Amino acid sequence: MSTTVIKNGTVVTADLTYEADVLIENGTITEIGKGLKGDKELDATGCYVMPGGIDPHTHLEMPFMGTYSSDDFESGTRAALAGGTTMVVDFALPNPGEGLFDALKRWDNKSTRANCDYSFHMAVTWWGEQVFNDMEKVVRERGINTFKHFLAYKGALMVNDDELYASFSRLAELGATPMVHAENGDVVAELSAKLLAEGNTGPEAHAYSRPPQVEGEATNRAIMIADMVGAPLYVVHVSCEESHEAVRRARMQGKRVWGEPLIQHLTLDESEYFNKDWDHAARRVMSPPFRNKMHQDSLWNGLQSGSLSVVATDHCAFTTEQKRYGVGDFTKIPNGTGGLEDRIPMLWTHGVGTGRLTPNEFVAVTSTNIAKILNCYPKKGAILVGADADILVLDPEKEKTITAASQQSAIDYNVFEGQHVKGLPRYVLTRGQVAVMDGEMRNEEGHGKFVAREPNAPVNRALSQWKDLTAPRPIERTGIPASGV
Ligand SMILES: NC(=O)NCCC(=O)O
Ligand SMILES: [Zn+2]
Ligand SMILES: [Zn+2]
Repeated sequence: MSTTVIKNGTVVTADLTYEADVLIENGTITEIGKGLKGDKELDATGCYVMPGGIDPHTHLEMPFMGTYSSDDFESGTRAALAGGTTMVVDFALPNPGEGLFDALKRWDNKSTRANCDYSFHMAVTWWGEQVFNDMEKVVRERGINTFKHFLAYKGALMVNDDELYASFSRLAELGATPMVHAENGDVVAELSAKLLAEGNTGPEAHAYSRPPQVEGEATNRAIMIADMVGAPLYVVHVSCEESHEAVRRARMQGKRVWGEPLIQHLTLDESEYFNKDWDHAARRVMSPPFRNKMHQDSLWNGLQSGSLSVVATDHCAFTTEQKRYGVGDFTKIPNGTGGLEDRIPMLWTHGVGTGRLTPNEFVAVTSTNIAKILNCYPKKGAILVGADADILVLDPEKEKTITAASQQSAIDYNVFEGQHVKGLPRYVLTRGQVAVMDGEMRNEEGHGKFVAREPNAPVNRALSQWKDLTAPRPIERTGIPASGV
């Protein structure tokens, strides 16, 4: 078996920065130290050697709003690798009334073309005995320990509070972790109907229909329900102070809650929806919508202080033609934007490049924290002996301007078009295989493998121990008086 060594770089992990070479054999890291030799050498002089990015939130070839998102597992994972991301976690979505395993079969078929490793979250889109029963096998036999609930998309993916409570309770029993898309779908539906009736049909009305309050309310609600059943909670795409405040407060109270801002919400703002060009605005329609600078600052502050834990993309890419389904009615514009190829360079540029994040914090929020929360650390998210050799060699001096013309994604535009980024991959390795070399793609379709993730992660175990200890108990009494009846 031939070996590869990454030489002369600076290893950057979530907690350490040091000079060392990294030796790789058979897809895993076998040695870290000075003066290592291998059959093949990759020169990392002037570069940072870090765990490859993990994107915990993607929708590849997702059936949604009458169409399918246009990046599939092939183009989506190719885009991921081009930008330094070596693992994606996608959402398997059962149709109404469909069993969880039928949905998983479809996601298994789509993912055979993946260029990098991947895992699945399971979505809970309806509730019934079959879902209750399937959950146990999904967790114990399929290695899926995270289940997403949509509190938005009324009449489609949305679940109600009784379903949420039942599902969260079951997940707590199984040692799995609920996730939520937290927007109040009932209120969004009311506001959307009102806006349309008043003649607000353009893409900007999408943002008006989803004010920060709908997110804050739903985030609080999900946090309280998770707390009542003793489950941890992962809140996807936290976009505003109202939602962040709920997550922050919960964490200060000792609740096991994680918040995930997106690179789009960190770097793009609501002014995009006021653009006179309908296509420009519609291409940026996603839920939650982009917010103002105050909300952006809140998200950055959360990453700096630790009240927000990870940065994702929610990559769900629709072409301009697909976006035009919503001409004349903003509620029909497919919701979603791309970002897989741009998350790492954008976060490095706007985070590390401005002093908002240290390089170690950058690794934590793009990789290590995610692997820990999803319970695949240190196989993923680590530069350690025994870890998978999913590695990003980042050259802090390499720069480019983002353009749709040069991207891997299958769509015809890029929401970050024209952004200048500094800090790009020199090499990207997926389980030891070089997939990107100085901007040249060497990916292999089908190389990606499914990453199984065990239930009962340390946080789940600790929380259930605490909940058991503090559960209501009858008081043992002697000398109970006779009944007064
Ligand atoms: N975020 C979005 O607008 N589209 C993808 C589906 C979701 O995560 O809500
Ligand atoms: Zn969502
Ligand atoms: Zn999503």
